[in-house]
Amino acid sequence: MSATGPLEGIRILDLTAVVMGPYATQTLGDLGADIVKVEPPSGDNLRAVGPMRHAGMGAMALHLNRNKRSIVLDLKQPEGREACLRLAAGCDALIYNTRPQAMARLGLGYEAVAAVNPKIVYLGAFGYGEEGPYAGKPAYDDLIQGAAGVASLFAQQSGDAPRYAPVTLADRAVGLQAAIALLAAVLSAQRTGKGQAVEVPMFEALSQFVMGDHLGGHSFEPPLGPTGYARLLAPHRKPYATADGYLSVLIYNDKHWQAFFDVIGRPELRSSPMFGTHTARAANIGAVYAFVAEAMATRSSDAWMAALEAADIPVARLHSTESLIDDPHLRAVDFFPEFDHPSEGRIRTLAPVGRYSATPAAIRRMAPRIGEQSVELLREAGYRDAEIDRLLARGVTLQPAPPKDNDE
Ligand SMILES: CC(C)(COP(=O)(O)OP(=O)(O)OC[C@H]1O[C@@H](n2cnc3c(N)ncnc32)[C@H](O)[C@@H]1OP(=O)(O)O)[C@@H](O)C(=O)NCCC(=O)NCCSC(=O)C(=O)O
Repeated sequence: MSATGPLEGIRILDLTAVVMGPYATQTLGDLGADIVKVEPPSGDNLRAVGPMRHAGMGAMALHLNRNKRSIVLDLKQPEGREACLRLAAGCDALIYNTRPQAMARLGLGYEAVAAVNPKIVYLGAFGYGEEGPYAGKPAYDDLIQGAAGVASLFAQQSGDAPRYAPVTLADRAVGLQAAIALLAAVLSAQRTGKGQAVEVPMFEALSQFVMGDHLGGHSFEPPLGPTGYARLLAPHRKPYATADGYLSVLIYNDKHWQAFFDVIGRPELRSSPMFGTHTARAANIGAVYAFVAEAMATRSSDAWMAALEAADIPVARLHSTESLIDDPHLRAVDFFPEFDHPSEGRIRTLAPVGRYSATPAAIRRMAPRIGEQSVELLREAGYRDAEIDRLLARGVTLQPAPPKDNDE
C-alpha cells in the first residue's frame, strides 16, 4: 500500500462530512494528497451508515475515508479552533461542507484562516451560492436532485411521478466539481503565491449538469423551441427486452444503423425515408425506438451480444448492484480490491478511477477510526505531549477506543 500519487506533497485540511465533501477528498486522497480529516467528537454522521462490523465504521465510511487520517477537534472550544488554525497553517487547502454561516460562527471564516495562511485555498461546497436568495438554505442530495430538475426529468420522460435517481448523484457530481475547483485554486496559489476563497454550490453545479443537456431551444433568445433533449427524454429510451432478459443498445450513427439493418436482414432499410438518415430518425424517434424494441424481443441476450458486437454496434449487458461485483471486466482490472483493515478485518472496496503511468492513484491507507491520528497530527502541528494530554483531558480531541468484541 505504498505508492506515490500525482498529488504527493499536497496537504488538505478536510472539515467535510457525509458524502459530497468526503467524496471530493476521497478523490484527492486516491491521487496522493495527504488528507487530514477533522471530525467533531460525535464523528462524521456517515460513519453510522450501512452495514458495519464495529460502531462508526460503516461500509460507506470505509470507502469514502480511505487514504485519510482522522483527528477529532471540538471546534466550538477555543483550543479546538486554535488547533484547527495551527493545522491549516501547514495545508495547501481547507475544504468544508457545513453551511458557510456555521464556519463564521466557529470563527473559521476565510479571513480568520487566511490570517494564518495567506496561500491557503479555502473551499466551501454547500447547497446554494452565497450571492442568491437561497443562500444558507440546508441541502441534501435529494433536495438538489429535486431543485435542479433531475427528479422531474423522470416524470417528463415517463409521465410518472417525479423521483430521485437511487444514487447520490448530486453529491458525487458536485464532489468532483469541488475536487477540480480545489486543484485549480491550489495551482493558482502555487503560481501567484496567493490563496483564495472558493465556493462550489450544489444547486448551480447540478443545474449545469442538467441544463447542459436540456437547455435546448432556450439556448437562443428568443427561444427556438422548448427545453429538453428529445433523445434523452424519449419514453422508449430504456434497456431493450430480449427474448430472455435485457440489453442496453445504442444504435447511434449512420454506420451503426447500416450495420444493424444488415444484422436483422433488412438491408433495404438503409434508404428508408423513416430510418435512412439522422434527420429522419430524429423526426421519428418514437417509431425508431419501437422498431428496435420489436427486433430485440426476437433473440436471446447472448445471441444479440454476439451479433451486435460482431457488427461493432454499441451494446452492454445490464447489471444489478449484486451482479456488478462479479463482472468479468471489473474483476480483471481489480476494481473491487480486498484489503485487511487493521480494525475491521477483510474488506472489499473500490479502486481509484484512472491509471497514471508514472504516479499511480492508489489505496495507500485504510479508513481511520474516529480520531485515530489525533495525537500524531497534533504533534505534526507542533504540539508538545503535555499540551496534547491537556486537550485529551478536556475532550477537545480524542483518541479512538479499541473496537470492543460486543461491537461485533
Ligand atoms: C447537511 C446540512 C443540511 C446539515 O445542517 P446542520 O446540521 O444544520 O449543519 P450546519 O452546516 O448548519 O452547521 C454545522 C454545525 O456543526 C458544527 N460543527 C461542525 N464541525 C464541528 C466540529 N468539528 N466541532 C464542533 N462543531 C462542529 C458547526 O459549528 C455547526 O454548529 P452550529 O453553529 O451550532 O449550527 C448542512 O451542513 C448543509 O446544507 N451542508 C451543505 C450541503 C451538504 O453537504 N449536504 C450534505 C450532502 S450528503 C447527502 O446529501 C446525503 O448523504 O444524501
